[in-house]
Amino acid sequence: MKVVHLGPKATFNHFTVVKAFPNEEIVPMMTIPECLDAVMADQADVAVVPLENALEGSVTITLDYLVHEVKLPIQGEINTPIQQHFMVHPHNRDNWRRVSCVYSHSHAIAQCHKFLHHELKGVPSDRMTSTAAAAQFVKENPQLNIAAIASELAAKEYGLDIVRPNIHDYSHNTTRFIVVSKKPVEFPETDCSINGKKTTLMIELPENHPGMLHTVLSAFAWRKLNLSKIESRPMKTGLGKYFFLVDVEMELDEVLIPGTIQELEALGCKVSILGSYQSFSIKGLQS
Ligand SMILES: O=C(O)C(=O)C[C@]1(C(=O)O)C=C[C@@H](O)C=C1
Repeated sequence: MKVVHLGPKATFNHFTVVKAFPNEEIVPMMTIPECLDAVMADQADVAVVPLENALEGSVTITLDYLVHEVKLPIQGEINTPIQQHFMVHPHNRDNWRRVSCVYSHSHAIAQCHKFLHHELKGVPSDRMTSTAAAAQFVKENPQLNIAAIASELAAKEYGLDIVRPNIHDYSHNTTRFIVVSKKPVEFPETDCSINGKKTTLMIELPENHPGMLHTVLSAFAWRKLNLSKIESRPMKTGLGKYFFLVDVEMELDEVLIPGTIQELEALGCKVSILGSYQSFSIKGLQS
């Protein structure tokens, strides 16, 4: 099985794939859309991409690309603990407080806002395609006094020195990665722990119905269906037009979820199932 992920080597995404699919062919891609396109075009069997971070929220490119560009079902999710470190080229180790720019993935920069604000006030940060791409860039430019925010694995892989470990704003930093594939995916026995099952629904509301969101939520509430997430995203068809993504904490069954969908459709909503899947968590930390 060929599994693609946001690369290069030593992203959090790469670490997640190695933990979840240790015996498969693992191939890095430059961007999240490239990962999803590869599965769509049958150049890969599975893509594992980030969907949501506990500190910074949704990875909107993943969400939007799945809804608007490719129709690929979610076959699983993996929650990975995230520890962000501040690293420089060994040449610049003693000079790190005078770096001219900090590079990382936009989500990683946002997860370390307090550190950047308090300790490197006025130093610009610039986004890269991933944390590991930032680490690689710092390694390739020892003549520049610049830094990367990335994982311990990335520091090892690209020969950088961690000068400030654990700079993420809150300790419970976790990213939720989704596993998408045209076919059901078998998860091998690994050291990932098994959480519950989930079903993700996309709901478009009919226009101009006062109280419609309340009515939609009550279809879940009276069936006692637990929701772990609700998020609105623009339809991209005009200002004020949104769809809702809802995570239900149970597997797609034959009664409760189909009954909810029927009720919502009778109210004029459009509902699609983005996936019904097992959730896993990676137990070990990175080193
Ligand atoms: O850049 C990486 O290392 C990634 O795996 C991507 C990503 C993300 O898209 O949110 C994943 C986990 C971290 O939250 C930071 C970045």
